[in-house]
Amino acid sequence: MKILSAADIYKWEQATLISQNISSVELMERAAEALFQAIQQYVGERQASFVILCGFGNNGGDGLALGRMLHMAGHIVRIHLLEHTSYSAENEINQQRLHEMDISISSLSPESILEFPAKSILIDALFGYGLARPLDDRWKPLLYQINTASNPVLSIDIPSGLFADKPTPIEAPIIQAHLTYTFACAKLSLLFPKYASFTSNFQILDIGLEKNIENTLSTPYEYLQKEDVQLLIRPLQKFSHKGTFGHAYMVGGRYGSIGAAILASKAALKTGCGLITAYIPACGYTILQGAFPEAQVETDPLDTHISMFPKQITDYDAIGMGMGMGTHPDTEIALRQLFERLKLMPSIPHLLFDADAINILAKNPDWHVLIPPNSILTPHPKELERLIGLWTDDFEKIAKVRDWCRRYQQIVVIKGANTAIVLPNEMVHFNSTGNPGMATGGSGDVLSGIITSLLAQGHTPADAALLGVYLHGLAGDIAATTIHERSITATDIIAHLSSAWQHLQNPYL
Ligand SMILES: NC(=O)C1=CN([C@@H]2O[C@H](COP(=O)(O)OP(=O)(O)OC[C@H]3O[C@@H](n4cnc5c(N)ncnc54)[C@H](O)[C@@H]3O)[C@@H](O)[C@H]2O)[C@H](O)CC1
Ligand SMILES: [K+]
Repeated sequence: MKILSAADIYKWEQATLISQNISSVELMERAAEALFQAIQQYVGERQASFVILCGFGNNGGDGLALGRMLHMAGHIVRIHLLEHTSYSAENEINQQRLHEMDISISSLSPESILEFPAKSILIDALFGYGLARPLDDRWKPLLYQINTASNPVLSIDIPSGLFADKPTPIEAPIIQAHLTYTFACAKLSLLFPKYASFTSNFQILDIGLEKNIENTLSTPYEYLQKEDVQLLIRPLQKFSHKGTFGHAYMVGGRYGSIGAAILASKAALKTGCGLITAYIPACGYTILQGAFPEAQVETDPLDTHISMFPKQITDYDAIGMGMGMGTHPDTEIALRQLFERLKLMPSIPHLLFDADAINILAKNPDWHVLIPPNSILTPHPKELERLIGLWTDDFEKIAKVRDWCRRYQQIVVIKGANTAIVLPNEMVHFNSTGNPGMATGGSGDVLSGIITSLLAQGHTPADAALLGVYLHGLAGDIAATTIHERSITATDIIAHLSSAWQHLQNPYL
């Protein structure tokens, strides 16, 4: 699914009005209907009480129409409308509809002192994507009351005060929503860690905007969902043998962190490659063989860390390296020598660089040109910062990574909530699976194993990165259905990879 700017959503909306021959009030009614259905699901069967805070534009119009529907469904509804000199036409029509039904509207101003009945749900319909500039300090008292109330806050389209597609200063007043119902497509700011406290969760509501028109709007940003990754899966062949599914080579571990190599290797095999060979320092031999009998193991001549890469490293289908590897100068030199060797070869295995492999690359910017094109790097934010330097906000971070990926023709997977996969063509795919419970030691090693496995199975690097990130998050989400998020471990993610494959391949789930 595309992630569009506010300007493009507006264009999409306007073109839909023409192509479907409907009025903007009818579209607003559709949006309110979608909201109403979603909120009915949120509250379940019970009668609930709502306080709806409406602005003077169309976001406020959505709130007014929603209030009417909730009232008609038997809920207790209090509607507050910002006093203003002029309202949007659709907003006025919905005020009129409420008057006709004798549903009262209280006035609201930034100075209002509000009382929220206990257990009522607050609906934030103050500002949507029409926000033209950050809200000024005058709005602080009103937003403070909403943000500090113990009531749940549901935002319509976007938490009021937040720009959809450009940086918002976080010192400006912004609604802290528990859940945002956003129309038609995901918005960039709903995906960025910097705004997580305003947007912890969101749901996309389909309001029937015309698909053909969406196809004409171009954007470098995509929201990666099930239907997108399903297209990337390769069917299993009946006459397969273990060689068919590729041989992954997992390079990592040092004295004290052999577990990272075990996790990555197990995850690789559970993702479906036919064979894995782990290359680790000698101290890990017994540990790895004992913990994971399905793995083949090769060891470095040194006991404690990796000091060389064997000649046969290039014989494998894919290499994943860096997990728990350390940044010993011997390892650093070995990596440099590997790059020199790869340069001379006509064809080489696909490569993934994680953790300490990235740290070594970050320390040596002049090696970036030596990284074989189309390799995958999977940094967490700190590793990314070492690789590309500091950024002031998430928008700049994405811009810098896009630039880096184009320049060096690499794929960067920025790990975190809504992991972003940035491709050499500068497309950015934000993942929709995963949960905070996955921020746990070893989770990244598992991701490296999954992606390397997909590379070994013959997926293109871009497909392997997209499918791998989605599968990893999905396995974590399925794990979270039976294991509390606080208790999820990397091993649990591996244990649920099989269910993730099942889920992904089942059209009815
Ligand atoms: N996506 C869709 O297809 C649909 C969206 N709908 C809803 O419409 C809003 C966008 O409505 P719009 O009228 O363009 O803007 P807002 O309601 O967000 O408010 C604009 C209003 O506020 C003024 N303003 C802007 N910034 C400030 C500021 N810093 N301080 C004070 N006032 C400000 C501005 O001048 C306008 O007057 C979208 O989010 C959806 O909720 C449709 O209902 C259905 C289809
Ligand atoms: K809003």
